[in-house]
Amino acid sequence: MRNTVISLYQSSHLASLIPMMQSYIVQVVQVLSNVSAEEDVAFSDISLKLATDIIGQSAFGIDFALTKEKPHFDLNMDKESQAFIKENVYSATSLKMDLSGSFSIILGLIMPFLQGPFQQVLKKIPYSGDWRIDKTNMRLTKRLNEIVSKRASEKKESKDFLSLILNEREKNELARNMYTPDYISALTYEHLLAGSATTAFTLSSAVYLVAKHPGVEDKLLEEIDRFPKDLVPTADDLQHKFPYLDQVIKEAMRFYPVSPLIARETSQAVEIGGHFLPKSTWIWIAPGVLSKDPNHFPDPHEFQPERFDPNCQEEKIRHPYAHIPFGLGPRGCIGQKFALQEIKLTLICLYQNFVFRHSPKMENPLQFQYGIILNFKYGVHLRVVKR
Ligand code: HEM
Repeated sequence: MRNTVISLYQSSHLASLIPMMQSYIVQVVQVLSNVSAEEDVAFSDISLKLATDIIGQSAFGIDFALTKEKPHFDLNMDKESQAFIKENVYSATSLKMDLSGSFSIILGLIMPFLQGPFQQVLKKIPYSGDWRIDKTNMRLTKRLNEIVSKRASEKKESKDFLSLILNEREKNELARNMYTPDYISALTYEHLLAGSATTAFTLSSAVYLVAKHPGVEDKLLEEIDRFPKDLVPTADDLQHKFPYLDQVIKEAMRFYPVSPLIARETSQAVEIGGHFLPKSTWIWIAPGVLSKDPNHFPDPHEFQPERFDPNCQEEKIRHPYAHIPFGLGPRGCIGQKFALQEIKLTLICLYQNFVFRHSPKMENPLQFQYGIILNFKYGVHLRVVKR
């Protein structure tokens, strides 16, 4: 699969996606412009709508049109969009890593070999955690399958994830055998989740953290204001003209890493740190533990973007694998550059127009739900101050 779609995530293609990304970001700015300074905005919901619209357009050639809505889930919001977003969020967050997960997931932590058989039984018991997860996943898969079937019948020539996969399937026997309808369905589902909830979480946590640190906000605004407001940054501008923004994003991802665990399986017996691991051992890497290690990040619980300044001694001597929010190696995140382009464009456009303050209703400290992807327990609620 990686080989089929890798060209989508290379710099030359990503640069061509800037106008599309910017068009959705401008819609968010318009929505936020209509919010009064005393009103709370569910910023984490808006980020998720934005990220879903962008992945919908770039991966599936579909306009979900979620960013056109008002910032809250309310009665005016079209029911289809509301259900779609809720299913998307539920799917991303229902795979829990702690004892609040479904019974089969908890069992999998203790006795992995029993997880599969038990899951098959539990998902048939109405209202059990496994039943709810299964039902939601089936509904979301059904919606995505409808999109896939429609696109397959249209035979549209466009450069997006789905077209590349469907075209590859047309081309040769081998790909036809590999890209079965079930496999395409699973890939589409994975792509939607991987590309929306992660980016949305990172955007929200960056804005939340900047609002909490006025010194960082001042420095960031100074950098962003040096760039003409009437121009859309090019890929080159994004790479070279916003070094402090880079540092803010890296530090936000260190502070709240969205992927709590990265999985690997040993392809042969190996010894790591004095531990002998036989072939086929599962290894779980925890980026969040690495990113709070004071040996790599002094004062790890302080939000200090400057620690990623290339001229800073801490950055110069840090182990290259101490900060791995996108994983690493040949199975590292395929969408890393895509996500960073989207996050940078969004933050630039937002801070050109607004600053944000925490809603008085927000809990302190921030509470999380620990799933396969980290999520906010109650969301990020902000007040929007026009600049
Ligand atoms: C801030 C945003 C994101 C973060 C933090 C993130 C993080 C990750 C991590 C940690 C992995 C596992 C890597 C490993 O095992 O070494 C991963 C895999 C993956 N990500 Fe992302 N991701 C983000 C955005 C995206 C986006 C926007 C897309 C799609 C456009 C995407 C698509 C994928 C896919 C398809 C994989 C599986 C790759 C494979 O197994 O070969 N991700 N991501």
